[in-house]
Amino acid sequence: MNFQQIRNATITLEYGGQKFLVDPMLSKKGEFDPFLPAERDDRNPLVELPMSVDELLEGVDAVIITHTHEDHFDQAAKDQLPKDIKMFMQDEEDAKLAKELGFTNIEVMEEEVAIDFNGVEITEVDGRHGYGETAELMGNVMGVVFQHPEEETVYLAGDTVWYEKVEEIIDTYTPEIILLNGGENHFTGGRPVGNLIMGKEDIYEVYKAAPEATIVVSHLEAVNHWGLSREELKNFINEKGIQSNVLVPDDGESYTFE
Ligand SMILES: O=c1ccn([C@@H]2O[C@H](COP(=O)(O)O)[C@@H](O)[C@H]2O)c(=O)[nH]1
Repeated sequence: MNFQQIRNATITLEYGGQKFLVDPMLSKKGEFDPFLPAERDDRNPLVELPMSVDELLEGVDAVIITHTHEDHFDQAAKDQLPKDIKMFMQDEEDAKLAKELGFTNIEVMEEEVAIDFNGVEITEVDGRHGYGETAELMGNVMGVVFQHPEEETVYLAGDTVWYEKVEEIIDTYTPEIILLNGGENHFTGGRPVGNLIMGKEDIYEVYKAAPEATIVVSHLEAVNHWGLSREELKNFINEKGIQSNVLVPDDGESYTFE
Protein backbone atom coordinates (compact mmCIF):
# COMPACT_ATOMS: atom_id res chain seq x y z
CA MET A 1 0.00 0.00 0.00
CA ASN A 2 1.23 3.44 -0.80
CA PHE A 3 -0.10 6.63 0.78
CA GLN A 4 0.72 10.04 -0.66
CA GLN A 5 -0.08 13.36 0.94
CA ILE A 6 -1.01 15.77 -1.84
CA ARG A 7 -2.38 18.91 -0.14
CA ASN A 8 -4.98 19.57 2.57
CA ALA A 9 -7.30 16.52 2.63
CA THR A 10 -6.30 15.50 -0.89
CA ILE A 11 -4.41 12.23 -0.72
CA THR A 12 -3.88 9.19 -2.89
CA LEU A 13 -4.00 5.64 -1.65
CA GLU A 14 -2.72 2.76 -3.77
CA TYR A 15 -4.35 -0.20 -2.12
CA GLY A 16 -5.08 -3.77 -3.24
CA GLY A 17 -4.11 -2.91 -6.81
CA GLN A 18 -6.41 0.13 -7.01
CA LYS A 19 -5.49 3.79 -6.86
CA PHE A 20 -7.91 5.99 -4.92
CA LEU A 21 -7.88 9.77 -5.02
CA VAL A 22 -9.54 11.27 -1.95
CA ASP A 23 -11.09 14.75 -1.64
CA PRO A 24 -9.58 16.49 -4.66
CA MET A 25 -8.90 20.20 -4.20
CA LEU A 26 -7.08 20.99 -7.44
CA SER A 27 -7.10 24.81 -7.57
CA LYS A 28 -3.97 26.81 -8.04
CA LYS A 29 -2.74 28.75 -4.98
CA GLY A 30 -5.10 31.63 -4.16
CA GLU A 31 -7.77 30.67 -6.69
CA PHE A 32 -10.76 30.85 -4.34
CA ASP A 33 -11.99 33.01 -1.46
CA PRO A 34 -10.95 32.51 2.16
CA PHE A 35 -13.29 30.74 4.57
CA LEU A 36 -14.39 33.47 6.98
CA PRO A 37 -14.45 34.64 9.70
CA ALA A 38 -11.03 33.29 10.57
CA GLU A 39 -7.69 34.41 11.99
CA ARG A 40 -6.23 34.62 8.47
CA ASP A 41 -7.94 35.99 5.40
CA ASP A 42 -5.52 34.76 2.71
CA ARG A 43 -7.08 33.34 -0.41
CA ASN A 44 -7.24 29.57 -0.76
CA PRO A 45 -5.50 27.26 -1.27
CA LEU A 46 -2.57 28.71 0.67
CA VAL A 47 -0.04 26.59 -1.19
CA GLU A 48 0.36 25.05 -4.65
CA LEU A 49 -0.16 21.38 -5.45
CA PRO A 50 3.15 19.48 -5.23
CA MET A 51 2.65 18.08 -8.76
CA SER A 52 0.67 18.79 -11.92
CA VAL A 53 -2.99 17.78 -12.06
CA ASP A 54 -2.16 15.42 -14.97
CA GLU A 55 0.44 13.62 -12.86
CA LEU A 56 -1.95 13.42 -9.93
CA LEU A 57 -4.77 11.93 -12.00
CA GLU A 58 -2.54 9.37 -13.74
CA GLY A 59 -3.72 5.84 -12.97
CA VAL A 60 -6.54 6.86 -10.63
CA ASP A 61 -9.21 4.13 -10.54
CA ALA A 62 -11.71 5.88 -8.28
CA VAL A 63 -12.30 9.16 -6.48
CA ILE A 64 -13.74 9.30 -2.97
CA ILE A 65 -15.48 12.52 -1.94
CA THR A 66 -16.04 12.45 1.82
CA HIS A 67 -18.22 15.60 1.58
CA THR A 68 -18.56 18.48 -0.83
CA HIS A 69 -17.06 21.44 1.04
CA GLU A 70 -14.92 23.50 -1.31
CA ASP A 71 -11.61 22.39 0.20
CA HIS A 72 -12.55 18.75 -0.50
CA PHE A 73 -14.14 19.06 -3.95
CA ASP A 74 -13.39 22.43 -5.50
CA GLN A 75 -14.28 24.07 -8.77
CA ALA A 76 -10.99 22.98 -10.36
CA ALA A 77 -11.74 19.35 -9.48
CA LYS A 78 -15.27 19.72 -10.77
CA ASP A 79 -13.83 21.05 -14.05
CA GLN A 80 -10.81 18.78 -14.45
CA LEU A 81 -11.83 15.33 -13.24
CA PRO A 82 -12.95 13.14 -16.15
CA LYS A 83 -16.74 13.11 -16.09
CA ASP A 84 -16.86 9.30 -16.35
CA ILE A 85 -14.42 8.63 -13.51
CA LYS A 86 -15.70 6.26 -10.83
CA MET A 87 -16.76 8.33 -7.86
CA PHE A 88 -17.87 7.27 -4.37
CA MET A 89 -20.01 9.73 -2.40
CA GLN A 90 -21.66 9.70 1.00
CA ASP A 91 -25.32 10.31 0.15
CA GLU A 92 -27.91 11.13 -2.51
CA GLU A 93 -27.62 14.86 -1.88
CA ASP A 94 -23.91 14.92 -2.74
CA ALA A 95 -24.49 12.56 -5.67
CA LYS A 96 -27.18 14.90 -7.04
CA LEU A 97 -24.72 17.78 -6.99
CA ALA A 98 -22.11 15.71 -8.85
CA LYS A 99 -24.69 14.47 -11.38
CA GLU A 100 -25.75 18.05 -12.07
CA LEU A 101 -22.09 18.81 -12.82
CA GLY A 102 -22.07 16.04 -15.43
CA PHE A 103 -20.43 13.19 -13.51
CA THR A 104 -21.88 9.91 -14.75
CA ASN A 105 -20.29 7.12 -12.70
CA ILE A 106 -21.27 7.84 -9.10
CA GLU A 107 -21.88 5.24 -6.45
CA VAL A 108 -23.59 6.31 -3.24
CA MET A 109 -22.17 4.60 -0.17
CA GLU A 110 -24.25 3.49 2.75
CA GLU A 111 -23.07 3.57 6.34
CA GLU A 112 -21.49 0.31 7.50
CA VAL A 113 -22.29 -1.42 4.19
CA ALA A 114 -19.18 -2.81 2.45
CA ILE A 115 -18.75 -2.29 -1.28
CA ASP A 116 -16.44 -4.51 -3.33
CA PHE A 117 -14.46 -2.31 -5.71
CA ASN A 118 -12.24 -4.59 -7.86
CA GLY A 119 -11.40 -6.70 -4.82
CA VAL A 120 -11.01 -3.83 -2.34
CA GLU A 121 -13.72 -3.65 0.30
CA ILE A 122 -14.62 -0.08 1.15
CA THR A 123 -17.07 0.73 3.91
CA GLU A 124 -18.57 4.10 4.76
CA VAL A 125 -18.31 5.04 8.43
CA ASP A 126 -19.70 8.00 10.29
CA GLY A 127 -17.96 11.24 11.16
CA ARG A 128 -18.89 14.43 13.02
CA HIS A 129 -17.72 17.76 11.56
CA GLY A 130 -17.45 19.65 14.87
CA TYR A 131 -19.19 19.46 18.22
CA GLY A 132 -22.90 20.04 18.94
CA GLU A 133 -24.60 22.67 16.80
CA THR A 134 -21.41 23.14 14.77
CA ALA A 135 -21.69 19.62 13.37
CA GLU A 136 -25.25 20.39 12.26
CA LEU A 137 -24.17 23.63 10.59
CA MET A 138 -21.27 21.93 8.81
CA GLY A 139 -23.39 19.04 7.50
CA ASN A 140 -22.89 15.34 6.84
CA VAL A 141 -19.46 13.85 6.40
CA MET A 142 -18.14 10.33 6.04
CA GLY A 143 -15.06 8.29 6.73
CA VAL A 144 -14.09 5.12 4.84
CA VAL A 145 -12.55 1.82 5.94
CA PHE A 146 -10.44 -0.03 3.34
CA GLN A 147 -9.95 -3.78 3.62
CA HIS A 148 -8.15 -6.31 1.42
CA PRO A 149 -6.83 -9.80 2.22
CA GLU A 150 -3.25 -8.78 1.36
CA GLU A 151 -3.26 -5.31 2.88
CA GLU A 152 -3.40 -3.81 6.34
CA THR A 153 -6.76 -2.25 7.20
CA VAL A 154 -6.94 1.51 6.68
CA TYR A 155 -9.38 3.86 8.42
CA LEU A 156 -9.71 7.19 6.62
CA ALA A 157 -11.53 9.31 9.20
CA GLY A 158 -12.30 12.37 7.04
CA ASP A 159 -13.43 15.67 8.51
CA THR A 160 -14.36 14.54 11.99
CA VAL A 161 -13.59 15.44 15.55
CA TRP A 162 -12.89 12.79 18.18
CA TYR A 163 -16.15 11.36 19.55
CA GLU A 164 -17.45 8.01 20.72
CA LYS A 165 -18.10 6.74 17.20
CA VAL A 166 -14.44 7.09 16.19
CA GLU A 167 -13.51 4.84 19.10
CA GLU A 168 -16.24 2.38 18.10
CA ILE A 169 -14.95 2.28 14.50
CA ILE A 170 -11.41 1.62 15.76
CA ASP A 171 -12.71 -1.20 18.01
CA THR A 172 -14.78 -2.71 15.20
CA TYR A 173 -12.26 -2.64 12.36
CA THR A 174 -8.93 -2.60 14.29
CA PRO A 175 -7.16 -0.59 11.56
CA GLU A 176 -3.37 -0.77 11.36
CA ILE A 177 -3.27 2.57 9.53
CA ILE A 178 -5.42 5.57 10.50
CA LEU A 179 -5.58 8.64 8.29
CA LEU A 180 -6.74 11.74 10.20
CA ASN A 181 -7.63 15.28 9.20
CA GLY A 182 -5.93 17.14 12.02
CA GLY A 183 -5.60 20.86 11.31
CA GLU A 184 -7.78 22.09 14.19
CA ASN A 185 -9.61 24.26 11.62
CA HIS A 186 -12.10 26.71 13.14
CA PHE A 187 -13.88 30.02 12.66
CA THR A 188 -13.66 33.10 14.85
CA GLY A 189 -17.06 34.71 14.53
CA GLY A 190 -18.95 32.87 17.27
CA ARG A 191 -20.83 30.48 14.98
CA PRO A 192 -19.89 27.77 14.10
CA VAL A 193 -18.09 27.46 17.42
CA GLY A 194 -15.09 25.24 18.21
CA ASN A 195 -12.90 23.02 16.10
CA LEU A 196 -14.37 21.58 12.92
CA ILE A 197 -11.90 18.71 12.70
CA MET A 198 -9.35 17.07 14.96
CA GLY A 199 -6.68 18.97 16.84
CA LYS A 200 -3.68 17.63 18.71
CA GLU A 201 -5.68 16.44 21.75
CA ASP A 202 -8.11 14.53 19.49
CA ILE A 203 -5.14 12.95 17.72
CA TYR A 204 -3.82 11.88 21.12
CA GLU A 205 -7.19 10.28 21.93
CA VAL A 206 -6.98 8.34 18.66
CA TYR A 207 -3.45 7.22 19.58
CA LYS A 208 -4.70 6.01 23.01
CA ALA A 209 -7.55 4.10 21.36
CA ALA A 210 -5.21 2.51 18.80
CA PRO A 211 -1.68 2.49 20.28
CA GLU A 212 -0.49 -0.16 17.81
CA ALA A 213 -1.68 1.72 14.74
CA THR A 214 0.25 4.12 12.54
CA ILE A 215 -1.56 7.46 12.41
CA VAL A 216 -0.99 9.78 9.46
CA VAL A 217 -2.17 13.39 9.80
CA SER A 218 -3.41 15.43 6.82
CA HIS A 219 -5.48 18.62 6.31
CA LEU A 220 -2.65 20.83 7.57
CA GLU A 221 -1.69 24.42 6.66
CA ALA A 222 -3.36 24.55 3.23
CA VAL A 223 -6.58 26.50 3.85
CA ASN A 224 -6.87 29.80 5.74
CA HIS A 225 -8.91 28.62 8.75
CA TRP A 226 -6.26 26.18 9.98
CA GLY A 227 -5.42 26.20 13.68
CA LEU A 228 -2.59 23.71 14.09
CA SER A 229 0.72 23.87 12.26
CA ARG A 230 2.88 20.89 11.40
CA GLU A 231 5.58 22.27 13.68
CA GLU A 232 3.24 22.55 16.69
CA LEU A 233 1.86 19.07 16.05
CA LYS A 234 5.36 17.59 15.76
CA ASN A 235 6.40 19.29 19.02
CA PHE A 236 3.30 17.85 20.71
CA ILE A 237 3.88 14.30 19.51
CA ASN A 238 7.54 14.53 20.51
CA GLU A 239 6.52 15.68 24.01
CA LYS A 240 4.15 12.73 24.25
CA GLY A 241 6.84 10.37 22.91
CA ILE A 242 4.58 9.08 20.14
CA GLN A 243 6.60 10.28 17.14
CA SER A 244 6.97 6.74 15.77
CA ASN A 245 3.17 6.27 15.92
CA VAL A 246 2.07 9.58 14.41
CA LEU A 247 3.38 10.71 11.02
CA VAL A 248 3.03 14.27 9.76
CA PRO A 249 3.76 14.26 6.01
CA ASP A 250 4.69 17.29 3.99
CA ASP A 251 2.75 17.86 0.79
CA GLY A 252 4.07 15.46 -1.84
CA GLU A 253 5.53 13.05 0.74
CA SER A 254 4.57 9.39 0.49
CA TYR A 255 4.78 6.30 2.66
CA THR A 256 4.74 2.65 1.69
CA PHE A 257 3.23 0.27 4.23
CA GLU A 258 3.99 -3.45 3.71
O1 LIG B 1 -18.87 30.74 9.01
C1 LIG B 1 -18.67 29.83 8.18
C2 LIG B 1 -19.34 28.62 8.22
C3 LIG B 1 -19.06 27.63 7.31
N1 LIG B 1 -18.15 27.85 6.34
C4 LIG B 1 -17.89 26.71 5.44
O2 LIG B 1 -17.02 25.83 6.12
C5 LIG B 1 -16.37 24.96 5.24
C6 LIG B 1 -14.94 24.84 5.65
O3 LIG B 1 -14.32 23.69 5.18
P1 LIG B 1 -13.91 22.37 6.03
O4 LIG B 1 -12.46 22.13 5.72
O5 LIG B 1 -14.76 21.30 5.51
O6 LIG B 1 -14.03 22.65 7.46
C7 LIG B 1 -16.59 25.54 3.84
O7 LIG B 1 -17.53 24.76 3.13
C8 LIG B 1 -17.22 26.91 4.10
O8 LIG B 1 -18.14 27.27 3.12
C9 LIG B 1 -17.46 29.07 6.30
O9 LIG B 1 -16.55 29.26 5.46
N2 LIG B 1 -17.74 30.03 7.22
